[in-house]
Amino acid sequence: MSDIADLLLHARWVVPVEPHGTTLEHHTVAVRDGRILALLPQEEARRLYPQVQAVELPHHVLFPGFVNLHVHAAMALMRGIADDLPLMRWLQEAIWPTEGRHVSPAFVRDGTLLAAAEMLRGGITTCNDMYFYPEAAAQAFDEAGMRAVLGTVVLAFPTPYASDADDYLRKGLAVRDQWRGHPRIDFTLAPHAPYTVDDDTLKRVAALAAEIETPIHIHIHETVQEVTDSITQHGVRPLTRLERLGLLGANFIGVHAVHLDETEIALLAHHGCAVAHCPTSNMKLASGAAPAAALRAAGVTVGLGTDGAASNNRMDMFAEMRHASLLAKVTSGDATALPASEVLRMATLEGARALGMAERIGSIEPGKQADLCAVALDTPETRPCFDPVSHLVYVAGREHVSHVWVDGEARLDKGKSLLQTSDKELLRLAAVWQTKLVN
Ligand SMILES: CSC[C@H]1O[C@@H](n2cnc3c(O)ncnc32)[C@H](O)[C@@H]1O
Ligand SMILES: [Zn+2]
Repeated sequence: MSDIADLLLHARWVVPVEPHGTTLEHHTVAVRDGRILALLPQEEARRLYPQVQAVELPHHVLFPGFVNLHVHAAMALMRGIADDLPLMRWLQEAIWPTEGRHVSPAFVRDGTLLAAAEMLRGGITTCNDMYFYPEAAAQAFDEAGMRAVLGTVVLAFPTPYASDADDYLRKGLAVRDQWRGHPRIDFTLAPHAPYTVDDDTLKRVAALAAEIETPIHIHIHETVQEVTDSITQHGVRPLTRLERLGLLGANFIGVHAVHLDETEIALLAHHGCAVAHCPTSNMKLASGAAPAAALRAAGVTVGLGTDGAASNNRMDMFAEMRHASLLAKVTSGDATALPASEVLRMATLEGARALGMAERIGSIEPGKQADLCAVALDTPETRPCFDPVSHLVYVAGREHVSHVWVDGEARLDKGKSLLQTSDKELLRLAAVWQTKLVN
């Protein structure tokens, strides 16, 4: 990489996330060819690079873009369609029938465009998606200029997308082949959950993931019923079954992981697994509270996810950070549980680590992609500000996001969307699908 910057971001505060607990004042992030070239004091940057295009962020905190470790992006089109139900009633009575009637490549493309716009505006630069028709999702994320990791989904039952395990895997792997080498699109293997995928298929997923060196993205231990049903049907709890089938390893991302005993926390740590903690979805579906602080204490990588807009109903990492911290405090009775600096790390670098992408994204370090977010702290409700990290978690919301960059390219500038798809077009798409879904 040349040492001449092509973009300078001069910020009041920079929170690089690594080293942990650092907040720099009046620093500059220098960008070259979409990557972070240097993080240095502003005076020095202005002297070293006098002619370079610069963005002034005088009241802003600049930090790495969020990594949303679990989302079903296209479900943006089902936001609010089935509220106030527990997981299995929500899935069986509302969501799966609606998906069966409406999900198509067009649905996924349009829903993912809507979701990508929402996520980027809220400072999310990478997401780990799990949904049908990943080829349509890949097109939408590419069009939006967002970094995305797409699941090769597998279910034991047929859907309009695929007929059986072979079909799901064949279709997902073909899409992966088509997008191989794309700088912003990556793939996981995504068996939906232990209760929707049989043993033979799970074994195949484990072998395939090892062969093609891909993360495994799966919902686990979300509800008490999931655990008790597994004991009835398989004689063991889901995680024991997954361990026996060879799924647990450093490439394993277990989503939710709400109902875990101490042995299971140790098991996840032993295998180097990661967890996608989705506090808002878990609260809304009354699934419970995942032991996020205990998992972290045991050495498990814990990132944060929004889940889909039909169970949250936002894709908002500010809300996830705040809920993660507050939920950890209320469930432990310990106000020191999951402080602001830790949840910010979970929302950025830990998510990147779970995806095996910590060498590329998740912190502001030279050589990493310039995926960045700036939050303006110059409004009455954000003043005074003694600690910008505390403000990111306990005060600010996505309405305070002013700038977002992916690979050093602006996607949001002073609050204005620079996306290829206009807001007018996004609103039109949402209206078209709203009409279809109610008929
Ligand atoms: C195979 S595509 C993903 C599949 O998962 C469903 N889903 C959405 N949120 C959840 C959740 O919290 N737990 C389990 N399953 C969920 C989604 O509707 C798709 O059918
Ligand atoms: Zn989910």
